[in-house]
Amino acid sequence: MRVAVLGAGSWGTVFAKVLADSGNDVVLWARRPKVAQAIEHRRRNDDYLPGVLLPAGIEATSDLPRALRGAEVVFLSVPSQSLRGLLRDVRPALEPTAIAVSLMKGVEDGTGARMSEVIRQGLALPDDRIAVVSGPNLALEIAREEPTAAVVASTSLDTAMRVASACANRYFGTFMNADVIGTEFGGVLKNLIALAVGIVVGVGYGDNTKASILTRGLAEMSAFAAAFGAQPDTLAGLAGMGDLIATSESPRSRNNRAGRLLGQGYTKDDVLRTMDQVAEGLASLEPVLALAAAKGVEMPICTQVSQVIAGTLDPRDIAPHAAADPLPIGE
Ligand SMILES: NC(=O)c1ccc[n+]([C@@H]2O[C@H](COP(=O)([O-])OP(=O)(O)OC[C@H]3O[C@@H](n4cnc5c(N)ncnc54)[C@H](O)[C@@H]3O)[C@@H](O)[C@H]2O)c1
Ligand SMILES: O=P(O)(O)OC[C@H](O)CO
Repeated sequence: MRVAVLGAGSWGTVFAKVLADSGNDVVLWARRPKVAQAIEHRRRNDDYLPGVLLPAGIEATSDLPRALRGAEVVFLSVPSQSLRGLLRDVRPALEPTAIAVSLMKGVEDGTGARMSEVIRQGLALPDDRIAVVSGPNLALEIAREEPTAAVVASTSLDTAMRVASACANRYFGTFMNADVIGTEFGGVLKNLIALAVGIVVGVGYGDNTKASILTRGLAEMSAFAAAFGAQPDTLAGLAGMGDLIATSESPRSRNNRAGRLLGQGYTKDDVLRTMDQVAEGLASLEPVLALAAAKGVEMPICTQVSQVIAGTLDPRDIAPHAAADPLPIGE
């Protein structure tokens, strides 16, 4: 099948490899021509994936209409805050029956929209032509073909099956569900809890604190997602607990690293200056808290992360319960 991946950062590039290794005819679109040339001619994307040799046969281009020509499935992998702008250019060149798939894990600042919602609006597509992929998927480990699993969600199980089949191979196992809301929110919320885990590690606290934040964080993720219509089971799966463990435990995670720096006393601006890749949690935190407030959902851990970033809470005081309310509550 002819497929396009838009966005040649770490995940877009590795996902293009996954798709090529699954037998597809893959074109990868990079915003910068020099990145496209390095991928096409040297099979490398050194800025994002040093030391990784990509499979022969991935076509790379910075010409968006060329990338979209003939593509039956289009995978989107840019920072969440850039998606809406990119879709304006995608829409006129999209094939009339193409399926669009989000690989992203953020919500849009200002609207709180999930990426599948931004795609539905930006491309005027029906829900049955939209899917999302999520799970414990650290790009560099997948580039090394270390086995992992992901979940593909769409309201149409036919679409989920088509997308999941297109990206399944020996090292990348795909599962399916129809819970787009839970699958997307799992990917968004685990980044926020990974920031909190990073903060306590940065402070120097040990495994009890980490485990308490992880466990209560998962409860917080599940309550939030359920309030927006997700199936609670989804948050116990790959896109919830699975990704929470991977992101919170991995020194390779950008969100975890951002959290560790915050825990060591650096400001958000300091952290952003050190990062040359996106840490989605930093942009999604306030929109998620606004969504939670609108639904009356309490998010004590995410609220404390926001307070650490605002400088109103000492990172050493972050706790798995609301700092202002130490009274016992039901688990
Ligand atoms: N890296 C991972 O391990 C991983 C795994 C799963 C999901 N994701 C998600 O995938 C998404 C992309 O992450 P990434 O890791 O590839 O980020 P990245 O920072 O490595 O790369 C982002 C890419 O988008 C490009 N870009 C930035 N603004 C753009 C714009 N306005 N228009 C077009 N392109 C633009 C950048 O040039 C870069 O190539 C994020 O939502 C992330 O949470 C990442
Ligand atoms: O590096 P992070 O923190 O963006 O995490 C990457 C993936 O989402 C892990 O599944």
